[in-house]
Amino acid sequence: MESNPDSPDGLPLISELSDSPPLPTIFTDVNVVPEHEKNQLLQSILNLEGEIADLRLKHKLWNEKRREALNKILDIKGSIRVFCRVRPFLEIDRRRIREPISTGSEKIVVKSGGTRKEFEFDKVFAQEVSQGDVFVEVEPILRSALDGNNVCVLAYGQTSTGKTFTMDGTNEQPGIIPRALKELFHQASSEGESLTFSMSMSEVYMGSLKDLLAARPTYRAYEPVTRCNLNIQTDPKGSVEIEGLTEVQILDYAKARWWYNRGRRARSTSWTSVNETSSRSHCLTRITIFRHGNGSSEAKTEISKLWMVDLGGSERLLKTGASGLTLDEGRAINLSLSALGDVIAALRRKRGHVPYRNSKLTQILKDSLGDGSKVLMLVHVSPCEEDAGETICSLCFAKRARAVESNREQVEDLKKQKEKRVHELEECMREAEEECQKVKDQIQKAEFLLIENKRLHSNADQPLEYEENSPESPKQELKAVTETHHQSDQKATRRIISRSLPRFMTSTVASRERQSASERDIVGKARSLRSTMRSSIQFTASHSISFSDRRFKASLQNSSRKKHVETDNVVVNMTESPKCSGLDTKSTSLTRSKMVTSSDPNLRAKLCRHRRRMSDLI
Ligand SMILES: Nc1ncnc2c1ncn2[C@@H]1O[C@H](COP(=O)(O)OP(=O)(O)OP(=O)(O)O)[C@@H](O)[C@H]1O
Repeated sequence: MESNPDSPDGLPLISELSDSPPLPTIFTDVNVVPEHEKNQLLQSILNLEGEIADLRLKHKLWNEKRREALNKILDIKGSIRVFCRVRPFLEIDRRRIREPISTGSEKIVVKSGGTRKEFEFDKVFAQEVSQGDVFVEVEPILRSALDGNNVCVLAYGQTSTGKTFTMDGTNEQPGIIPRALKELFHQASSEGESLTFSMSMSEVYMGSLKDLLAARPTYRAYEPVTRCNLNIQTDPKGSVEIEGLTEVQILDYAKARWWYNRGRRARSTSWTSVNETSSRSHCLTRITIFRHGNGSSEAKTEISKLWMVDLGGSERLLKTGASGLTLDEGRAINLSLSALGDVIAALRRKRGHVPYRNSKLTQILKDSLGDGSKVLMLVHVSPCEEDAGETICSLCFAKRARAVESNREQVEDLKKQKEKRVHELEECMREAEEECQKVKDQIQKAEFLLIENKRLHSNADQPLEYEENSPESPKQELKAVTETHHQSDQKATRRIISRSLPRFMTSTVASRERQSASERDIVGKARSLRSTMRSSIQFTASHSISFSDRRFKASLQNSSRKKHVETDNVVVNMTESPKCSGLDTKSTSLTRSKMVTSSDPNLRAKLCRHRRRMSDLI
């Protein structure tokens, strides 16, 4: 087909085309997403799903690598680790010029009555160390709980040495438990849906077990919780359960804090000569961690337990002058602490028999102290000279829990080797963590794209909603218009414009109908405006698109033949120009242009489609 020199774009004019054989008619509607695009969307959804599955697998592998490295580190460092924290002086304490306690990073020395005793621990926190610094050292063991190990964090020490302060803290200086809860939810949010938690709180008081989260009887709401002496059961796999213990699902940090505060308030405390609110029991907070395998229904859920235990204060009963109930409470605490010491020592020495049954406390913690579990004991001591005897007792207890090595030289050598290996593993773990993070980011991006594509795909399938004053569905409208077209202008030939123009720029049948009416009107007006040649009429979005149709240009040119009309610059303002009253400003096309700014979600879907088409141009 030869190009026409009279035509500004070199395309043949409609009048010239009338003799050529009819070309297939293609009707396009801006509101209908064609089948090939839907298929493309479906394909990209499938691709993204595959990509996400691959990335999840990659994440799992890196995570396993990190997990392995952390486990090895904890094994090298010892599955039972002991930290020591020295409480700062309180206002009520009598300070001496020469303090009996001096500390290094892993060493604590107690001088008292001419004797000097030195103890080594995995970490020693001096008086000025903050709650945050303590938590940093506790964090790896929490990670291990999230990785599926049973973990036990125990605060041990003489009365009033800061066990409750370390575990619980204050509003300004939160302790390990609130920080751990926060950290768990932080980890859960970055891991997606795979981690959920539940919580229980109990108290071993005078040899019996109390539920601290039990519902209060409504008729005596002021009374303390009465559910006592719960049974401890061990299943064939060795997992320990407490019959009837209240277990609450904790969905977020705020809920977890609420339940924790409630449990704390139910705890048994009383005034002693050394502590106004002395804990007269062992308070056990258990977080059960459910790790659901990668969202797939077949993958089994791993369950691990994180115990955070504020032990009752060990005390020399004679020194505190306890009597009556306080004396009994003290005795009960001391008995169970001694049983705990025996269990830990037996585990440490890998003895065949571990005396778990000697106390309620050790029975409950049985599956979280033994094989595969990680134990962290935080031994608390007072800085005061008058407490030096008690301090030495506590440190001896902790030393018993820690490995006892005989040959000092061997110990030094071993220590160096261990440190080197730990350093290597830490590097390995860091790399795995970084890779995990990278993959996690990629998963997030892919998931975002997937959601977006799914949304577009489902929108493409949705039937469109039409304006109330639009009497017909798009199909009916299309049919009616097609029929009238065929009747009125059977010989009219259309050019295949869908290939030469971006699809969103092609006009709909309905709009072509309206357009030809407008064209007739405008052509008439154009004749009268020939002298001015250039109209300053502006179009709303959808109309300016329609008017770029070459058919319209051609017809304009046809009407003004020899005169040179700059059709490219024809801009028609429907709303402003009264001369364009021939254009129906209430038409569907105009309301469609309003969709662009609509806040109606149904309309937004249409707008979104429109936008996507715009992006096809880029
Ligand atoms: N690291 C610390 N920094 C500031 N204050 C502390 C610290 N440790 C303990 N205290 C303060 O010492 C007092 C006793 O602490 P806490 O009640 O925690 O001791 P405890 O070992 O739990 O005692 P008990 O066994 O009798 O329950 C509290 O007033 C607490 O605020």
